[in-house]
Amino acid sequence: MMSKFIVRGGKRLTGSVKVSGAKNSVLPIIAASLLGEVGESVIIDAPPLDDVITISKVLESLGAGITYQDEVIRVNAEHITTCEAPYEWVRKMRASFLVMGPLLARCGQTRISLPGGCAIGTRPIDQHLKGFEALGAEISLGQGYIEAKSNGKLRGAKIYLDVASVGATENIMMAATLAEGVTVIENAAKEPEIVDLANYLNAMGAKVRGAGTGIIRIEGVEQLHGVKHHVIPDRIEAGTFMAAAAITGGDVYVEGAIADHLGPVISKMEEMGVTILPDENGIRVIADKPLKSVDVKTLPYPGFPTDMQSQMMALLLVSEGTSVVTETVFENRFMHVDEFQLMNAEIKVEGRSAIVTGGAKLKGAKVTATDLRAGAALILAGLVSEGTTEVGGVQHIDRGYVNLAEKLSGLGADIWRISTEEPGTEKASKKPADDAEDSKLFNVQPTWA
Ligand SMILES: CC(=O)N[C@H]1[C@@H](OP(=O)(O)OP(=O)(O)OC[C@H]2O[C@@H](n3ccc(=O)[nH]c3=O)[C@H](O)[C@@H]2O)O[C@H](CO)[C@@H](O)[C@@H]1O
Ligand SMILES: C=C(OP(=O)(O)O)C(=O)O
Repeated sequence: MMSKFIVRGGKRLTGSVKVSGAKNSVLPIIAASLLGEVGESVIIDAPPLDDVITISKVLESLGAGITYQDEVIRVNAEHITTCEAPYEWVRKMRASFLVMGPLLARCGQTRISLPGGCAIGTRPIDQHLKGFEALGAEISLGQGYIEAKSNGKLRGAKIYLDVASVGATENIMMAATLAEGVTVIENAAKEPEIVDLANYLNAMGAKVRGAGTGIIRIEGVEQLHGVKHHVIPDRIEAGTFMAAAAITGGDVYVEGAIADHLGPVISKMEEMGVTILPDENGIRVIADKPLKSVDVKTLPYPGFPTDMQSQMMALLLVSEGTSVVTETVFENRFMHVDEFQLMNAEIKVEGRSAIVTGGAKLKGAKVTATDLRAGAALILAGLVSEGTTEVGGVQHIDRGYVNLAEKLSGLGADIWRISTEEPGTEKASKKPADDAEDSKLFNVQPTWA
């Protein structure tokens, strides 16, 4: 069954919205649970996302016990039956590749399908493999699979990452927890999700120091055990709601947003003239004057996040003046530009930069989410477009946003979701905000729950 989001522009957003647990934390944390040889792990604030289902299916296929209820995931990895991760699930999502480090550490060998995922760039895995090799694994590639074998335990090593890759840092960190001796990762990624993963591993009995800085030191231990852990709030989902408030001239409290994780997003919005009031439970965003254009350049953390680039571009479409948006993290992350243009936006792409002429009078159109954040950005643009916007490619949005239409309509947006048997044949087209009973239809609940 296909779905679409329908957005009618023109509503000012007000009220409070709660941020879910971070997709990019929960995925490596679920993968890391494979390292728990004793006891069960309880992962709290796990968002009910399609990506979470996918990685859970990978764990299930490896023989681990995994259940989901009320945003709590329980993983029992005491008995793993295979160390091969199948194509069927890994191809669906790049983050499935994060089981490679834990499996290699736990089993001494692993075979895993090459990862799939959003088409935002070529996304090589050379840095992951370089790390595993440095830890003593032999890597071979063939027929869409990668095999890694270690002769006995992995051995601690110094690894310099050529790019501060989030996934490579996580994969190597997980593999190193059970290695003999000390591993040092240099030029490590510093994202808050790396810190969350390190905290989880340490609670399991690992010895990881320095996460959140460019140098991470991991002293290998004999065994890890299951623990209880709360996932951090999703800074990108939070940033998306902040952008929704800003673009609609709204006043929204983003509950659970951690200002410390959103430094560059807050600074850029302030530069645009948005008032940002963080407190210990969230961030209030007030937009009471026209937005001013700003230049934005994506960078690894603590720079401006690439996962907020398209949402920021949506704001710049309607800001006063011209902006330059430069994408330095992924080489193909401007696919939303063509879709924005269908909505009457004025943007010119030159290499890694997009020049946005602000002040566009956006018009509703039929557009397609080409990746997860592009989808969110199109919805943001739809919120201020004249007429109705239909956003297809909803499967991308479901990977990373929990009940997006519901959360936005809770703030007063005119947005709902429809299911269609075939493109063009709408079936259920009531607005979720119309009554509480209907809203249940729009819950993205894992089918395996
Ligand atoms: C599940 C998850 O956490 N996904 C996030 C993670 O993805 P992911 O972990 O895949 O992103 P990376 O940090 O690895 O990628 C950053 C850059 O490094 C390059 N690279 C990466 C690995 C490698 O072995 N070789 C290499 O050249 C990539 O092609 C890319 O240009 O970080 C990205 C950058 O913040 C975010 O956009 C994603 O939302
Ligand atoms: C690119 C993203 O995710 P992934 O790495 O899982 O494709 C994202 O969250 O925007």
